[in-house]
Amino acid sequence: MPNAAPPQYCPTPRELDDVELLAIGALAPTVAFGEADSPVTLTLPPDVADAAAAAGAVELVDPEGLPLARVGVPDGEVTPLTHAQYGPFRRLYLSPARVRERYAGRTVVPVVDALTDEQIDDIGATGPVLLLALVGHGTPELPATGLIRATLAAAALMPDAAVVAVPLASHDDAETDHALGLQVVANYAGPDPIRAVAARVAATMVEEGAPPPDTTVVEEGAPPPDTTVVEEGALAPVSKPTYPPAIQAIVDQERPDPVDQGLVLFFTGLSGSGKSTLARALMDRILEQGARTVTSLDGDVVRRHLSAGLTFSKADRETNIRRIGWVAAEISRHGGLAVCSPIAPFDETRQQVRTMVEDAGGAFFLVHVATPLEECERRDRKGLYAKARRGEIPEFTGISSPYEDPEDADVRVDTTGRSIEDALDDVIDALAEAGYLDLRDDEGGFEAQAPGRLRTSTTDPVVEVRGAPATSLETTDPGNTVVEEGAAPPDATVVEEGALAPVSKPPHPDDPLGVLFVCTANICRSPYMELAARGLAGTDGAVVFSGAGTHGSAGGAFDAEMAGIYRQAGGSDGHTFSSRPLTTDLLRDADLVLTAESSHRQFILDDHPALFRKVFTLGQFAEVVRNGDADLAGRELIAYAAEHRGPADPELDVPDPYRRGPEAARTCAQQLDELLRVVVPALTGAGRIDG
Ligand SMILES: Nc1ncnc2c1ncn2[C@@H]1O[C@H](COP(=O)(O)OS(=O)(=O)O)[C@@H](OP(=O)(O)O)[C@H]1O
Ligand SMILES: Nc1ncnc2c1ncn2[C@@H]1O[C@H](COP(=O)(O)OP(=O)(O)O)[C@@H](O)[C@H]1O
Repeated sequence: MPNAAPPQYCPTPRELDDVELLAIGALAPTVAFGEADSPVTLTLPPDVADAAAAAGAVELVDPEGLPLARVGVPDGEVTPLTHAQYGPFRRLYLSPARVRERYAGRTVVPVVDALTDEQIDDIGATGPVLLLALVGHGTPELPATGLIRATLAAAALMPDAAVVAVPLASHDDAETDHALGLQVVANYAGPDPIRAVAARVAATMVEEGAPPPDTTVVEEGAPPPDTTVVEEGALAPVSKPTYPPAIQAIVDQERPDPVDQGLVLFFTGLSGSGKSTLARALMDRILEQGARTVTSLDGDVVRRHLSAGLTFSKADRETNIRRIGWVAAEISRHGGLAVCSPIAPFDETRQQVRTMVEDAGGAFFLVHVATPLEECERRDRKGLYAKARRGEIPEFTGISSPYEDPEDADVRVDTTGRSIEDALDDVIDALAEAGYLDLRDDEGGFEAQAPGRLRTSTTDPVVEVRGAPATSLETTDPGNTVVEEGAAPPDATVVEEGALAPVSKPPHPDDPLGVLFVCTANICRSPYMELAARGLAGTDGAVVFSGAGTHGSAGGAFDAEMAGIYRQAGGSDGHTFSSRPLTTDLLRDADLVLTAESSHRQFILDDHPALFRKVFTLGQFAEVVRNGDADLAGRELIAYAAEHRGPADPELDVPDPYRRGPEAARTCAQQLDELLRVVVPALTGAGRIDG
């Protein structure tokens, strides 16, 4: 004897539609889920099925948790609890009984697509009609609401037409849908005539699983005496439908050209395969073109925000990817463009994201960055593969956790031995061929610039790249990746400060220049840089030096080894030094951020890509100064460096001496001294030829 409370379960959208159809008697004689040979089924996950079997029922709820119906287990009988009350055009969703009461005597016309001029004329001439919009989840081109709006607009153009909506969703099989369509329409029509619309729509109906043309209705039983029999072929298939202006406007609005459709560009591949690099480069191109907004959902960045706290277990990876998919789908729902670049190792989860996006009306474009494991491991830019091989990172993709190659990728790119631009071209070509985005003739495309030859911005042509409005999770901005990878930015490209930079402050030319040195813990390298720079700048108050650590904690002392070297060289400060973590405020307030390693720079840019023009590695900035124009100083120099920097090559990094002994500390201090002797006088202006 069941006694437990029935479990609650939110079924699939198709099952939710079916439960409504069963509850209102639209599928009669089918009245329950799981009747013999019926496609109307309900699949419960095993744990829910067990609990439902114990309770003798399951309570179906809508996505917001509103209980809609109780379904007996195992008999599948449906007892309505509440009727769905919300949703656009709810008032038009009537039961067959209510329709019989209200609209008896009308010719029933199933509608599964926007009606054309010809169809409207034809149906309108029939006399009083009931347009039965079999909406389900819409057609591939029109969402459910669009189909209802188009049907209402058509009704308004007929002498006497009423509209009723029916939540008949496709069961993914044309024959099944055909049979269900007949069943539903017959229930609504009762003894009244049924009239199918033209062949063009009939063809769509078969594709979409809605009921077939009238010929099949005749098969279903003798039509009542007043049935209008439409001669098959009386309305020839319409190759180019024309719509009345009111419907055309709806169709245009609801069926955006692929170029205006919401789009999710999803890069998948192993760590180090080049997902982030290609994604960033692509976003740069999109922003330069300026036609669209773009939101980045990069794997690493998402894991610091949206998915903070998740592990790399299979379950957590799936959760991570579904979260990315959910956000991306919402972005695409509103016509936006999301660029995602997680590993996403599991095919099933990628498919789920595809479905989420497509259900939201967006297009899903899968890029498989198919760089082989050997190459990713050779690059090992984060040192993670080495750690994984040593067993220090469990469940590492490609080493101790699987990566399932996609079979549904829209384009596959192996970046081995190729330049980023070259690899990117494959993606750009595929996107253009698919009709979503044409970035091929982008005038803002990068031109390779001869390395080492620097020019001043005053003599160069200026291209303003304001960028399309970009949204966060991560906003991005042109230039960033290109520079990292060594390709030069376009000649004297000027990006408007602040247009895309959520944490930039407006320039105050009279303020002292704030230079922030960044390393990991703010106890070895950045304090040394800060103090040594102060020593080099002397009494020049025009530049203020400070420091912070990407993983710094507050209150740490200056490392003894580094402090010893600093004092040996005559340094007298640092006794009261106290470490601090890097914050958004510190970044915002700094005019220039100089990091010890490229990984620190990347850490900052991952969260604040728009700051790319003021965040450099110390070595990278020193290179610009060495190769640049000795006349420039201060903010001018920083602006110049933003336009003319080379890659943040790890070769230029100053490695961490922490706990590596006195020799490592000496080497580190020496390296920092050399770089600071180039950078500090240039910033203060002491290095000017005339100064
Ligand atoms: N165990 C393990 N396996 C794989 N990757 C690991 C792991 N631990 C940390 N990392 C770092 O996390 C980045 C991948 O995160 P993702 O969110 O993209 O992974 S997943 O899609 O959820 O599988 C990945 O970054 P990318 O190199 O950008 O891919 C790694 O830097
Ligand atoms: N053709 C190429 N396309 C993309 N990345 C490349 C290419 N050639 C070399 N690389 C390098 O490979 C690394 C890829 O790293 P990243 O883009 O962070 O990968 P992922 O996001 O997949 O972990 C970068 O250091 C990049 O410079």
